[in-house]
Amino acid sequence: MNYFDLPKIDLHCHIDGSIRPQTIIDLAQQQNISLPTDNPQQIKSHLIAPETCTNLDEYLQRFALPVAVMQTAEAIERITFEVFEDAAQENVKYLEVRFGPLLHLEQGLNLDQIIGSVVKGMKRAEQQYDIHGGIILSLLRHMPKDRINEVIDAGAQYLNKGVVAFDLAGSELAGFCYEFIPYAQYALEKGFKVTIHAGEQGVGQNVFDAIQLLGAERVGHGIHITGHAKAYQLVKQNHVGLEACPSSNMQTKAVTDLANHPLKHFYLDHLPVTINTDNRTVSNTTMTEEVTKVMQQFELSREDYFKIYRNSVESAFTSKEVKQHLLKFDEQPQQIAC
Ligand SMILES: O=c1[nH]cnc2c1ncn2[C@H]1C[C@H](O)[C@@H](CO)O1
Ligand SMILES: [Zn+2]
Repeated sequence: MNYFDLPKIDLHCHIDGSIRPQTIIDLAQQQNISLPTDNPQQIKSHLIAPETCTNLDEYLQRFALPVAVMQTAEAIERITFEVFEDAAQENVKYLEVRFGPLLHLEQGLNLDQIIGSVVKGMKRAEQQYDIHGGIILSLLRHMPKDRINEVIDAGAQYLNKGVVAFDLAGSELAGFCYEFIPYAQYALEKGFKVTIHAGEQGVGQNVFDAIQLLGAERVGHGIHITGHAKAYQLVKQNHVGLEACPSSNMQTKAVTDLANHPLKHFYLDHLPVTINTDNRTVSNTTMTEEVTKVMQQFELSREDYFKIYRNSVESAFTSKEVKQHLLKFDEQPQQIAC
């Protein structure tokens, strides 16, 4: 099977975690930021979460360097464009990127400039390549909450112009959803869709809460609904899109190995599971690699692949027109159900 040629959809991809190593070097030079090395290969190994990574918190340490060079409008626009370019060049037809606007305020940019730069980078790539996209604003759970509504207000100006959804990311503690109810509510009122990183580090109840308390239509990872019957049932009943990110899940030890990833079980039980990268650089991966790994490990056929592709189309935070366009790449076209 030619995995590279398959049309692909990535619904879970962090911009900062997908930066090209050479771009870090270029931007660090331009911005007088000192790097541990100027060798792209060494920078790359510095960015990739190591085999010895034991959990999500260690994985998250890899983001300091990318975030350090993402403090100017030009840098943010360039990096966004390049993430879309890299994806388009491996036949990703639709890409939803996410990033934390509050991480890019260090050199004086305001939230409008930050979000606007991501929109600009994505639009430039959409004009140049056969790819469509959407932008998800991630709020980091460990950061102060006093500016979350400002992020939502700034992002709301870009709804229908690129921005599509609200997300919570970062370290995952049991019961985190309660503190974020008013913010998710505010985002929903403004017209944002909601996806939440939950059930990545052992807590199935967080998935239940993300859906019930925060209005999540999709969940980032969601691995730990296995072993939590109530969360599993709610995902199934509400048809909540599960954004599986196999390589990342192995690095953060959310699963011990690919064979133990619940993705195949979810698929066989008709949960709307999707395949995604999470972080192209930090997880040292591409959509082609994620799809290859999953299809080989679980012995999935082309037909299986396109069922998962259709899950991604259905779960995508995009217009009916774009969904119809994406279904044109489907080898077993079906009536659009969204
Ligand atoms: O898989 C993840 N889980 C939780 N948080 C994550 C993951 N990947 C990246 N992040 C965080 C670190 C980034 O700096 C932030 C915004 O992209 O989101
Ligand atoms: Zn993520």
